[in-house]
Amino acid sequence: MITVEQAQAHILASIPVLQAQERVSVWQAQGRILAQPVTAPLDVPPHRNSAMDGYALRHADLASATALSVIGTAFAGHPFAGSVQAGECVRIMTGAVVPDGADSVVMQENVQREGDSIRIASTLARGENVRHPGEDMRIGDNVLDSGRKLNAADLGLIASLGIGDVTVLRRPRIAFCSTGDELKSIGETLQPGDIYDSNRYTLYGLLQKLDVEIIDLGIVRDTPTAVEHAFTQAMELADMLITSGGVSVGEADYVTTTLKQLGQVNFWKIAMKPGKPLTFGTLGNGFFFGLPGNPVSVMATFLLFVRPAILQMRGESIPLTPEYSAICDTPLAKAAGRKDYQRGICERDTSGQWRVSSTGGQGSHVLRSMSQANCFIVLPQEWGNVAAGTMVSIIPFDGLL
Ligand SMILES: Nc1nc2c(c(=O)[nH]1)N[C@H]1C(S)=C(S)[C@@H](COP(=O)(O)OP(=O)(O)OC[C@H]3O[C@@H](n4cnc5c(N)ncnc54)[C@H](O)[C@@H]3O)O[C@H]1N2
Ligand code: MOO
Repeated sequence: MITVEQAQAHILASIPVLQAQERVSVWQAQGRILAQPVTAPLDVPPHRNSAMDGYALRHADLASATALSVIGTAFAGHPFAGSVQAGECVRIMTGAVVPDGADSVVMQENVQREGDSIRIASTLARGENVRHPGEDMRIGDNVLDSGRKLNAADLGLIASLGIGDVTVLRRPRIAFCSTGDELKSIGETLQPGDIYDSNRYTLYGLLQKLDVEIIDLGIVRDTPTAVEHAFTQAMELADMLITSGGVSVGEADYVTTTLKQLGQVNFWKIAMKPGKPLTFGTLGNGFFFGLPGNPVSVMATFLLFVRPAILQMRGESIPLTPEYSAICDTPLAKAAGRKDYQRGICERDTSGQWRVSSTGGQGSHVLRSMSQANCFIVLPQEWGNVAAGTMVSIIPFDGLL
């Protein structure tokens, strides 16, 4: 058995960033990775404009003139056509073009208006409240580099340049299925020995968080032919296949044997609990993860190995989730030999210190423990039982599930 760290290092060393590119509308670009840089085709703002509602004037006039006559109005989108001469000003709104001749804007709160003239009741610096072309971005600027993960601010930035679509990396295509003769779909009646398939729903939710193309291959029966068929479909359609179940040593566990025939097994079995029989390999031009069937094992192995692999594939730079130190408030049962990912409930106390307690029973079939938990409690391979008060590591689930 290899360690969790060895498995993670092996996976990240094996998985390349997908190079395929596509054009998408800015509306669809949130969270996508830029494949071509964005260069400014124009200045933003494109024109000199006012930062305030007020009056555009010539600063030199303030030394001599006691009153300035208002000769017109400039609205945003409706510039004033003329120019401002000595002793004149223009009523101006925020965002409107500052008219020729004017060099400063006084805000209206600092002005006394009497008919068609104004008196200025405060001091004003030359150039005050005037925003210049290109203050935000200059024509020709390299505004966003390729490799950048686009966020909401970036979408607005791109739109402000008048650019409607961008070149991004194609999203990974991820196929997934559940394997097992005991599995029934929702709506079917359970016969003795049957259970409802839950892993596909869990995996679907986890994949949705990663912004990938999801290909559901359904429930696959425990026969070599059915498993082979699913693998062949995945090779045609997807960059990665994720299965759950059938990777242990049982007589109906065909997943690893099929992978050996159609692809390659890179490793099988990790010294972790839950998730020991995780299988990783290659399949055609893509990758394969065989997750153990137990519902908690599915989630643990997905979060620790599949998620980082997909993040790396889609071009993200920090695929692994951070761990934090926490005081463990409950005793934990543990056997030495495997690294444990127990389910915990964590919070920060008033001093900012993380504290964590166990959700209780830790069987890898108890999916409710994952639903109740908000973190994994990470216990090193060599540790035995943990006394209350021990410092442990935690991985909060924020944003992961
Ligand atoms: N003799 C040994 N037996 C087992 C070992 C071992 O080392 N030696 N390892 C155990 C561990 S650890 C795990 S984890 C499981 C994993 O086994 P499989 O990956 O082959 O999974 P299955 O046997 O197919 O299923 C395990 C368990 O999970 C339930 N299951 C499966 N699929 C689903 C699904 N889609 N939705 C809900 N529940 C599912 C299944 O009914 C089983 O109860 O092997 C141990 N055995
Ligand atoms: O490793 Mo298994 O996942 O304990 O249940």
